[in-house]
Amino acid sequence: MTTVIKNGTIVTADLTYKADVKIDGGKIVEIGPNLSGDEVLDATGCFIMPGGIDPHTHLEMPFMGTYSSDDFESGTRAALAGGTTMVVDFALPSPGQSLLEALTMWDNKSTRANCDYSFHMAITWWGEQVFNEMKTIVQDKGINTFKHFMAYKGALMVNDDEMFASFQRCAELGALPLVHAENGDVVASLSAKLLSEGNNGPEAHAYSRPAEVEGEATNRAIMIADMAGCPVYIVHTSCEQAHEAIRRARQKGIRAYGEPLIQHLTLDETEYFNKDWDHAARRVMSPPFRNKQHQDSLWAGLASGSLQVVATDHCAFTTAQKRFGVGDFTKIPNGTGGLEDRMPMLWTYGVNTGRLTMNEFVAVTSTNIAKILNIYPKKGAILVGADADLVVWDPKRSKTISSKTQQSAIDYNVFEGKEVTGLPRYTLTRGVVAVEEDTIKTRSGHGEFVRREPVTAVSKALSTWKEITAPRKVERTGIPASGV
Ligand SMILES: NC(=O)NCCC(=O)O
Ligand SMILES: [Zn+2]
Ligand SMILES: [Zn+2]
Repeated sequence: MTTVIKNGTIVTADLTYKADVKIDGGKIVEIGPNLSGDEVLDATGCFIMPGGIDPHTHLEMPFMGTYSSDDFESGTRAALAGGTTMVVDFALPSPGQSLLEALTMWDNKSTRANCDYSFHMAITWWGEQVFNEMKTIVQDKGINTFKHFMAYKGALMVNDDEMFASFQRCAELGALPLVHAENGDVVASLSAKLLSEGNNGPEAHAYSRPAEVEGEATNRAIMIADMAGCPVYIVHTSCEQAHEAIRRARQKGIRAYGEPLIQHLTLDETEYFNKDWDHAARRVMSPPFRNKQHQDSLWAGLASGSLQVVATDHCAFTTAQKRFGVGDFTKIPNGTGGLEDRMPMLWTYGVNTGRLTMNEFVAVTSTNIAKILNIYPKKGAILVGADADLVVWDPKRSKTISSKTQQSAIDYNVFEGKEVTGLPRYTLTRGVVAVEEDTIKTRSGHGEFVRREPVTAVSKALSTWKEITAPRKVERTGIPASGV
């Protein structure tokens, strides 16, 4: 059966034009005027865009003594409801655990996914086994990204020597390291001091993670990657200090990428000063929300290209779970939701305000990350042969965000009450209509794992340059006798 999307305007990362899109077998098979098919979807007044890709989610993640509450079913349903057609989650081995064993656990969780997905593998410890398994992960399992946490001391955190060793391995394998960049030692020390002074509420979470903590770690991660000869991707870039480190590195020709979250772009630190403990705790995440100056910096980075991707870090905990931290902010599970809201919020606060063009919107929600992860143009493109992961975007549809109508399993929404204008009329996952306005027709199990091959153009260029500029022994004749 063929499907044709008619009467719309195609918007990609670099083009805007009127054409119909024909789909067969889950792929785009034709783009042009006056196409016909068995099923017709009307896109009058709408933009046809590549479906969003969210490269940063934590679905059913074991963390801080509990599990994040959205699993692959509710999480990907939320994604599709908001126009996102692919998520990339993190397989997290416990310290000492085999990477392959962790991957099997995540494979089992993802069987109920409603849209396509992939995994990043986390490096939470270091040893010969990890070194060896990284090759299998890349070459056999189709995963070309490894995540490193510089924070969460005593749990997920890795030290500089471990990071350098892992980054060098990434360079050999054509893989991309991802980094959660916060100085975990300083955070641990500031947290202990705040608690000892009786500062135990959710606002102390923000005090314990000032922008300098992130800026220092971002710069360190980039320098370590440069020495290892690999590109680096900094997740949840939240402040000017971290953005500045990325910007400066890029100006020097270093391949560093930055990923602001929709939460950091649109919500600020005043949330933590709310008198309602639950309100503040629900917004506890790392890095914390910042002030308006930091937000302006992030928006400017997206427009100018020094930051490339907008993600969510969707890691949703219920109010009851957040209350584990009453009396001790370090026990509040870190994380917020956003999968359903990323695209409408970014359109509303980005495109509708003139901070982003429509093409920049597509670039930062889909195409740039597809290229970085080496899945373009299968994903992130409207081209013949690409997967028909598409969103028919109605720029006039509005709603007020509310936890009462959301797909996420949790009992609140950090964007509660925000008015958004710009919503999907249809979301298609590999050609199947999963969302038609307010009607959700998702199919659990429809989602497929997306393999990502190693050696992206960037990795190859960097390893070539590293080899050319590698230290070489100077061969000498007539070496004088030892002076002893
Ligand atoms: N970001 C956050 O607070 N929670 C999820 C885990 C992480 O990405 O650090
Ligand atoms: Zn993180
Ligand atoms: Zn995360």
